[in-house]
Amino acid sequence: MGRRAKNKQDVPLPFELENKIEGKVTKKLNDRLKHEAIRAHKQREAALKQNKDSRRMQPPASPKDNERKRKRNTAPKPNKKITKPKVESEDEEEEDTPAAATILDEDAPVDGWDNAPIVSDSDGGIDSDSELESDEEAESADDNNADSSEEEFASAEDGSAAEAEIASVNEDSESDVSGSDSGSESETVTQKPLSLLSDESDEAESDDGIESYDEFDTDAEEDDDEAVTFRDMEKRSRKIDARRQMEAEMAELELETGEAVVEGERELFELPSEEQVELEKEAPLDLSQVQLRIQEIIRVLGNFAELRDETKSRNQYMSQLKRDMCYYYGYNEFLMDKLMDLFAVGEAIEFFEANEVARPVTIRTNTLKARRRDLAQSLINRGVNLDPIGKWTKVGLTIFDSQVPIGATPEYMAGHYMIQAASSFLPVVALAPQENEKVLDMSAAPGGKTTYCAALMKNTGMVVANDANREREKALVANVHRLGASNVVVCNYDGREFPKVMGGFDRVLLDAPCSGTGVISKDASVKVNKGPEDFIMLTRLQKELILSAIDSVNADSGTGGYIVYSTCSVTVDEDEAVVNYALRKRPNIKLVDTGLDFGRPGFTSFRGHSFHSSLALTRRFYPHTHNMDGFFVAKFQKLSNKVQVSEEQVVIPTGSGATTKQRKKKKGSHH
Ligand SMILES: C[S@@+](CC[C@H](N)C(=O)[O-])C[C@H]1O[C@@H](n2cnc3c(N)ncnc32)[C@H](O)[C@@H]1O
Repeated sequence: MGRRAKNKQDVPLPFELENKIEGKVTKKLNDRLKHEAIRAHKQREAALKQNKDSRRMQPPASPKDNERKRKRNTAPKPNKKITKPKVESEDEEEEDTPAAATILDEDAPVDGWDNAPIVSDSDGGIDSDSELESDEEAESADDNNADSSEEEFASAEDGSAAEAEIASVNEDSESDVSGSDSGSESETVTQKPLSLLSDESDEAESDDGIESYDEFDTDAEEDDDEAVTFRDMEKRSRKIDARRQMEAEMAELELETGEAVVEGERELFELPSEEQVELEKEAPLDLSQVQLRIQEIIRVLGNFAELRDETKSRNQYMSQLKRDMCYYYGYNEFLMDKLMDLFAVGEAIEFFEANEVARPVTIRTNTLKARRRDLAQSLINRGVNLDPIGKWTKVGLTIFDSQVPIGATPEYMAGHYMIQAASSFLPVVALAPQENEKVLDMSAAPGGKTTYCAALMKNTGMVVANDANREREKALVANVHRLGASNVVVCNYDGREFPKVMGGFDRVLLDAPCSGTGVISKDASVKVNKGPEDFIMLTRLQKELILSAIDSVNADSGTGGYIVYSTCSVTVDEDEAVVNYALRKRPNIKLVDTGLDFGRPGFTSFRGHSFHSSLALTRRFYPHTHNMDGFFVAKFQKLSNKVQVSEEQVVIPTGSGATTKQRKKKKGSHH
């Protein structure tokens, strides 16, 4: 029974290919630009020809008419000289030197780093080719456990819990943006933009009969690694035809335009006037026009010196680009600004495009009850098409398609797996809880990470699974039962009350409530729901929670003393800025390696602000580079249970389980 992916694009990317593929995506965009240029050129030629014939019969246009036409003519005019866009950083011209380094102030406004240069980070790639067979060795360590826990599973199952769980299947994935209960998830974003990069629909014939012109580069190269089959032979041949046709068109265009034309009468792309921008607010353009304008602006930004309109600044191009991107992808301006700041322009498009595409469905084998190999075989027998997620996880499977609902198979009911986003494995892998430890999952519902911890700990020790939201805890309890996680204690406190409630943990996971900018493909309402107030409120909560998490850990733990902070958001305010704040407030901690050998290093500087250099140890994950939800992971080690409190320089113990009252007493006795 085959278990290969039908569509390789859906497989989480092998990490060694990250850089390569990033380049390819940019190339795809370039190809599309070229293609659009060809098409536009042909249309212009045809229009010119038609004009020549009709002009004789028409009265000349008045200057007023011309002006009106100029204003309405918002569709971009591609430059006849086709150049490969090389996107430069946004503020390159205006701000060559980065602003002076400053440590982020906790009280500074969350978006108070405007006008600073964009800092792009480098990529960290690893290999990730995967085969089901390859995990056998690694899994053998779990074999005894899986075998022995089989007995347990019959008794652990709670019918009603399983039923409740089926209803909450979707909650299992890392789609929570409501941690703060601020997201109005009912709002939906109706606008569905066309793709600026290639997508499935591009496989279909385009207007001018060129099929998949922006697809073949990537696919052909990837396909070359695989044996040619009858099934894909036809596809390959269509791609070769399309490539030839495009090359012919390119040659034709070069012949037609020639050097003289390029230099002599280059057509400039014109930004819309202020008046026109106002007009467009009343009567928006259609998406295809906006799409073309985005492409044109990117092209100009990529070769600014040559292609710019000299009366316009880079900022003016950027402003129009952001306006168009907001409209095209359906984001509010605040969020668009925040997200665009993370990337160079070309990559920002890749990020926004990736948010329009659903991530692959992934499941985590519950090693308390099953082995991945056996689970895979059972699901394959039910008509599920699956593959291992990648080499970095021995328990994950990607589901490509299934003849049965994946949240209602007998294996699911029996708790052999959790439907869980691949990104949601990462903080637990980083936390690496050990057998017999005392672990706190500070914001745990619906329990994907709690139950993974329990599995890694082989149901020994104790996992305290806390969440402030009682409703969400129903799903947490159901999952704990279904998966047979018998070492889990569920509680319902505001995480900020720890360590008053309980302290002295060996490890603490804070999978913080966040804005959800990493999971926009699952919850598009984030695009319009999140504004400045949400960020102020969320980052304050995150900062308070992270201090509580740190104070709840026992630095003297024989095996642990670690804290993992994670979010499913990619904004620096919620990630590096929170971690940097914790480092400042708690000098008794340091960042350590996450143990995740892929993902991009966190920012050590961002738009003119500097963070502690160890922020490079944190990891960022993006939908467009890792084909998983956007995610952030940081791991701290607590070095001492003593912390110096502000100017008073009073040393108090934290983390050893002492309550606030006890601590106050100890404070008096100067321990
Ligand atoms: C990202 S979700 C957690 C997902 C969970 N770790 C999992 O893997 O299934 C964030 C959680 O934080 C909870 N939360 C929000 N504010 C909280 C607070 N002050 N204390 C504790 N939990 C809180 C929310 O109810 C939400 O369940």
